[in-house]
Amino acid sequence: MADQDQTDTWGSKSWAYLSSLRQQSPLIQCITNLVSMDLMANTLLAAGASPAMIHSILEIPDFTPHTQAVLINVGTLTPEWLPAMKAAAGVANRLAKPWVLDPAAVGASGFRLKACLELIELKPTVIRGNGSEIICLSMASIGSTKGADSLHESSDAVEAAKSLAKSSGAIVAISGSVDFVTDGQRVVGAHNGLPMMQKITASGCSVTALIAAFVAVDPAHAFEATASAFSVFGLAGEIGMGLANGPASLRMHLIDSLHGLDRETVLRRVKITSFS
Ligand SMILES: Nc1ncnc2c1ncn2[C@@H]1O[C@H](COP(=O)(O)OP(=O)(O)OP(=O)(O)O)[C@@H](O)[C@H]1O
Ligand SMILES: Cc1ncsc1CCO
Ligand SMILES: [Mg+2]
Repeated sequence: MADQDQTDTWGSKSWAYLSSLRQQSPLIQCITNLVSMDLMANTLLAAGASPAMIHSILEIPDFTPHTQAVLINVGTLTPEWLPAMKAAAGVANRLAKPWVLDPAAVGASGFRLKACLELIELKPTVIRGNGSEIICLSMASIGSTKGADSLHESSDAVEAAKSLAKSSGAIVAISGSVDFVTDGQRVVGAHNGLPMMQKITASGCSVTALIAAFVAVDPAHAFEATASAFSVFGLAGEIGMGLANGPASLRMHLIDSLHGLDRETVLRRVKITSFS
């Protein structure tokens, strides 16, 4: 019964976030990798947000102040892009706007790890990675990774996530079979989603952008917004899979399902539980 009550509460919260997002249509600046741009922009649009994939350092002083949140993803990082990422994070901080870091493939090289550690110094509101990425960041060492995909279960990374949350001050979010969210003390897990979502490249990048959009509508409650975004995205995948034949059609049906999600389905099917 307690579990059911908790699920009901999270269902209502998740619906409140999704409907606020649809009403407010926050502008989300995405400085993201070249693989993810299309799926990420379409995910944000389907959810009700307004995406802008604007990354030139020359445009940040004019544009970033008009956004409601910034998403930074290092998946195809080059030295030319890093100053723009730092500038956008700096503007977000100065104007008290939330910004979210996706440390995609952080374990691939020393360059990428150093860049992510420098970005974390700029106080992201949320850091979202897969299990391997969160473990790499928490240990500040490269290697325990297989490119952009995870070698670890999300549950293997919960202690690393708690420690990273405490040292950085960010909410830390781990995607996987259960998506965990922690502020260093509390831990919740979002159970929606399905394994086939790992076969859509940039599905993780896209859920990070959705987290940025949910946090944009309630920056004071980034923990709750992050867990809700995970569940809503996973639920869209579950519904989409009912119509799909494999990863390519799931990609399409996930976006359609996110666009069509209704209150009754969110209240009934969002599943988020406490692990702390
Ligand atoms: N085993 C699983 N069962 C259910 N859902 C999963 C599973 N693994 C991943 N997911 C879901 O798939 C999505 C992407 O998560 P994943 O951990 O694959 O991200 P990622 O490795 O950062 O992906 P990418 O780098 O391609 O963007 C998330 O919404 C997550 O909840
Ligand atoms: C495949 C891939 N390589 C660098 S970024 C990216 C997208 C998923 O993170
Ligand atoms: Mg990723």
